Amino acid sequence: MYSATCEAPVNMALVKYWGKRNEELILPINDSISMTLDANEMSAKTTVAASESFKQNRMWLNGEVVPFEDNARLMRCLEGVQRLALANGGLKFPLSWKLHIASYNNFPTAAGLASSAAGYACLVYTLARLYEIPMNEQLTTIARQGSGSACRSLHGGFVQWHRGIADDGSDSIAEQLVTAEHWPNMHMLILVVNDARKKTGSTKGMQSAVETSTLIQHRATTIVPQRIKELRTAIQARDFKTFAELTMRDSNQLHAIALDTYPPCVYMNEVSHAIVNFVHDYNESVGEVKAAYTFDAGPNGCLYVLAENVAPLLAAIQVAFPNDAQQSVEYLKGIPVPPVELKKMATNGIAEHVNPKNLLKYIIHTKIGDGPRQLSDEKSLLIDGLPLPK
Ligand SMILES: Nc1ncnc2c1ncn2[C@@H]1O[C@H](COP(=O)(O)OP(=O)(O)OP(=O)(O)O)[C@@H](O)[C@H]1O
Ligand SMILES: C[C@@](O)(CCOP(=O)(O)OP(=O)(O)O)CC(=O)O
Repeated sequence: MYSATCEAPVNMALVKYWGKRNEELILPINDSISMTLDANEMSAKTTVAASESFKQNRMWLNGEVVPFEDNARLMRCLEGVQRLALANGGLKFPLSWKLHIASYNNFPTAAGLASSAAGYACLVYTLARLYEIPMNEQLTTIARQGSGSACRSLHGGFVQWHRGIADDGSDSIAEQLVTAEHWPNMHMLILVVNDARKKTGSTKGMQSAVETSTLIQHRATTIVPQRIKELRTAIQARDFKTFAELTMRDSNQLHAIALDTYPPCVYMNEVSHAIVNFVHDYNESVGEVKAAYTFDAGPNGCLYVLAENVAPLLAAIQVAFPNDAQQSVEYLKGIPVPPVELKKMATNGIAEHVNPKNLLKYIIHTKIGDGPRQLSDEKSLLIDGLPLPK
């Protein structure tokens, strides 16, 4: 038996991917830019094993059996990597050997927290390790066919997914703009409003948008190209103010397009809007842009903030969004400061509006991170080809 185990990070888009020009190959109508998040806080971990004795391809996600052969996206990723392996030559074992795959996300799946991005990036990366294919841009075109945003999770730091113009998608690749070391103090607070499965997934939501929104083509052809240029410059210059404004505007535009879809797709809720108001009030009261929000296809707010501003921002959040659990480690995941210290921090006059209690489920603190990596065999999720007991 041969096997490989890897972990891959989540990424959070700053200029959003929303809309496809080819559903099957997952080719987008516009470029997007994301930041890869630290895999220590949120990641997918996958083991792929190949053996002559396996009767069929099998997969387990978070311990549950998931369909394999009739999952078109999964099969495309597998076939894509196997084609590359064949072209590379020197196979250790025949491609006809069946695979057992176990994957586990250490954060909620299908909740608008980009589990599909980490999941498919991890799958493709692990398959590549198993078949001994070095990291290359073609792998990003394969991960893209699992879930569009997954191609960006194959790199660390800030990443641009180029829409490409070729009909076969060969130039629709993800490119690393800068490594995580370029802006290491870029952190994020994720305000989780709801981590249940969402009503309209991204795939369906963006498909309806392309079919019915009268604004989406203007965004793709006119707004995004300019925004991408400006954001690249802001990232290069570590210009947080410009970075923040572009990010917030792009999130707002994604949700404007979701509302312009007919019938409308509503991803943000009242709590999300309370988060938006909080961030604008906060930036105004400190007299500087210190936080930027972005929302994917769900109600959870992701706030970009520099490391030195995390504690004061969090202290203000604790005041504006009071919570019965706000002293607990379950509520504050990965927070660098003890909650009592936050309590002591002066927040007088900052974002004075106090929301009703318990609007947030929990808060995750994370930061910019690197791309996928291979783990040692002891970290395998399979024993004798079967998942570890829960
Ligand atoms: N670790 C994984 N390995 C393989 N596939 C995964 C993994 N995690 C999630 N997926 C796939 O992604 C699907 C969830 O994708 P979906 O787009 O609905 O949610 P999300 O990625 O959490 O949210 P969003 O993309 O809007 O941020 C799962 O049902 C599963 O098919
Ligand atoms: C709102 C987004 O997170 C949309 C992500 O969409 P997916 O990559 O999940 O969609 P599919 O390609 O259909 O699988 C914005 C983004 O990540 O750029």
